[in-house]
Amino acid sequence: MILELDCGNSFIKWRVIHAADATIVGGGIVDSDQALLAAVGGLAAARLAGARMVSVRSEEETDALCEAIRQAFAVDVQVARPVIEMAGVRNGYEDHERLGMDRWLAALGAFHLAKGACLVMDFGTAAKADFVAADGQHLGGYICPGMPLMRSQLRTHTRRIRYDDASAERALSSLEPGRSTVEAVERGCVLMLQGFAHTQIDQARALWGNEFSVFLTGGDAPLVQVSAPGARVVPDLVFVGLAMACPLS
Ligand SMILES: Nc1ncnc2c1ncn2[C@@H]1O[C@H](COP(=O)(O)OP(=O)(O)OP(=O)(O)O)[C@@H](O)[C@H]1O
Ligand SMILES: CC(C)(CO)[C@@H](O)C(=O)NCCC(=O)O
Ligand SMILES: [K+]
Repeated sequence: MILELDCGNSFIKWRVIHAADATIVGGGIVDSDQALLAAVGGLAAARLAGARMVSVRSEEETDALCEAIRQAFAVDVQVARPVIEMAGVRNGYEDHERLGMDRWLAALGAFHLAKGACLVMDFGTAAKADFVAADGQHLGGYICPGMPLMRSQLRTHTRRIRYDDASAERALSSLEPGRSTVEAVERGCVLMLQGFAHTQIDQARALWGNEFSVFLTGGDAPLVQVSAPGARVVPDLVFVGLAMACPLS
């Protein structure tokens, strides 16, 4: 079995797959290295043959987590590294090492699935969009605050915006103009994300007409689905790219 890890800015997404056919044994989302070791240990510890990881954390944090996994489960961790070109996709950054690995792997995964021009949008801690042309050229993309960052900026920098997570969730039952603080903020931030998605799709249309695929991923992808009709929601898109970048057998 193979352990796959996507270390984001706020959460670690993990799953364990069978090496032979990539069927999923189990997985989850945790918010600390300790919670990850406990969760994986409960599932598959003794039977791991390998591990692969993508991380947007610092080199030190990434190394520490790899070492902890090595100690706990006696497996080497293959970490995805920046490259200029892979699987027919060419990195569009001036300095290819600066492109976030989560964005790069999502782009690889999307181009592999689309076999043509694609727009990839990832709604996590940050919201990201990346453009890959039909010939595999990555054109670059956009980064802006995602739902958690927009919300926390408002909470942090105002005196009178205060509410709890449960009321935040209730507030999103509709997107009508908010009639309480929590509704006004939560719905306002969702509309920002939807506006971001619309603008990216307009841009893709200007570049490619109707000849492109749209992919949505990240924890908050469901919030923008209505703004991207026809988009493929692929929650494990980064893992698709990770398997391409770090083949283990
Ligand atoms: N089961 C879940 N666990 C954690 N977050 C979730 C879940 N479902 C939806 N979310 C939402 O997803 C968002 C986090 O998305 P994601 O896990 O993709 O972030 P991340 O990988 O830490 O961020 P980034 O990819 O920008 O580094 C949060 O706003 C959170 O509320
Ligand atoms: C933008 C984030 C933080 C999103 O996770 C990540 O992709 C990252 O750290 N990127 C490096 C900066 C860049 O992609 O230009
Ligand atoms: K990330």
